[in-house]
Amino acid sequence: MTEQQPVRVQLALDRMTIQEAITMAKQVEQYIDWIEVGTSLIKEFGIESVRQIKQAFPDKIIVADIKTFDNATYEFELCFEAGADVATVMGAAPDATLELCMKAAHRYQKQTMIDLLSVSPDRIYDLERYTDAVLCHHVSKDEQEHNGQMAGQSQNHKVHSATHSTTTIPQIAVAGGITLTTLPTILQQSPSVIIVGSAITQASEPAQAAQQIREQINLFSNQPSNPLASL
Ligand SMILES: O=C(CO)[C@H](O)[C@H](O)COP(=O)(O)O
Repeated sequence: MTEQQPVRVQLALDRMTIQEAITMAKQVEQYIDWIEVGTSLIKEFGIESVRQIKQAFPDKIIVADIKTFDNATYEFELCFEAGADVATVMGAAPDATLELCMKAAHRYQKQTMIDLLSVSPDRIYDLERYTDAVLCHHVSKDEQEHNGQMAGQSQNHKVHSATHSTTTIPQIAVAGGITLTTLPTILQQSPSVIIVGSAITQASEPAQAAQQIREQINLFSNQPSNPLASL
């Protein structure tokens, strides 16, 4: 019998100052597991944003959403030296970049998250060889705002993971406009990490929004219909 892994909630902090990010995370700290230093924070305030947020939350897993496309060793070492536990690389990056990210993460005993934005199903299948990584199915801000897309509409990862002959497949994260309404569909796809930004950070009561998300995940995890509950 395999023990069911809990679904983790990753709070994405974007388009705010470092201090606002820390204040926001403090409000919802008890309902979340991982804290993402969003790409916008890293672009606006540099790697200092990762350092300060790790200092404020030494016991949380800190994800540096640096979205590396090149200079893998330099960028990943920068993140890990600043205190990140996970750093992100784009799945569309050259294989050399992916390999160097995985090596850097291994050296630091940290983890790589591979962002699957604009990555074909065949490439996703190919990337599933990185069994130590987290594969992040991501609907971008622009696809949300311009096309009305949202996370959970595609089941690509489920189909492809199921075709692997090995049972060792990477953990799955899902991101992109996730709300309390879309959460049940996403949970059916058995993710390990649910990444939520705006639904919490833009809510009038962020703590309440985070609590509701956590409660819905807990409820789902305890349901007999959850495919993982009976394992
Ligand atoms: O990576 C990101 C943006 O590039 C965000 O982490 C992701 O989109 C989650 O935020 P939201 O729930 O607001 O979409």
